[in-house]
Amino acid sequence: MRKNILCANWKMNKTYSEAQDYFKELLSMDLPGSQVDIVVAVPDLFAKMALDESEGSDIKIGVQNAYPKESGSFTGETSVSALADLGIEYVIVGHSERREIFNESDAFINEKVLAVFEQGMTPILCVGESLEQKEKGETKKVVNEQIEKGLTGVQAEDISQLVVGYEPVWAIGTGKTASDEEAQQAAAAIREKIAELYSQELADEVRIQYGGSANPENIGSFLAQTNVDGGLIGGAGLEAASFAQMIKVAGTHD
Ligand SMILES: O=C(CO)COP(=O)(O)O
Repeated sequence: MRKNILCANWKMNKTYSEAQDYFKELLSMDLPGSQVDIVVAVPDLFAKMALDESEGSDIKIGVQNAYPKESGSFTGETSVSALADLGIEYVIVGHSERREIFNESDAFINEKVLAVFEQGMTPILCVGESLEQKEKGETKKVVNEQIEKGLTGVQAEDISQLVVGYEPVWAIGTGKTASDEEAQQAAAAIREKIAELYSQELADEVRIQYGGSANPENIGSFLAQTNVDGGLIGGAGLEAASFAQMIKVAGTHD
């Protein structure tokens, strides 16, 4: 049985003091931490504070990107090893905003997935089709390709730890969501692909989140899908109260 995993992706939002207030508010709430894994993916600048604030709680801290080298002349980047050393547990990799705005290729995303695993952290590998690809009926083909390229060289022993974020690009920040059935179909295609690359047994352990305009009202119907094991939450994760509501919903779905 897969435990739901809900991750708030703050993207490039909040000041330091707003970030502190968020953790204080979220931690003051009664959250079903034993039923759902809770992650907040913060900008790197807030990572240490977020770890300190959440220490001893059920909240795990993630970041939204990492550079796949231990150290070196990579001006402006943060290394996977520094993040792991700090205590970061999750790294979002291959978010569509990084694929589009920063031209990240599947090959570079694959390097990041490997580096994150190597440092003992968990990658949340994001995949998803554009509107044009959806309209051409290419969703399955696109996500399968992103999964295959993103996971090249990943050892079977690491695969059960993997988290996949299925985020249809057209649903991100638009107020439009995939239907429950579309999310279920895409997640099933992702799981089938992982089974083909590894084994059904390992694929059955991988958690697949839905992301794209998810909110407290609609998250329950995504989580009710057998192949959807959590959510990757943008806008609705920016307020502690709304994220907490979603965590409570996730805690009641298996
Ligand atoms: O990109 C997302 C999370 O990574 C989804 O963002 P929204 O929930 O704001 O659509």
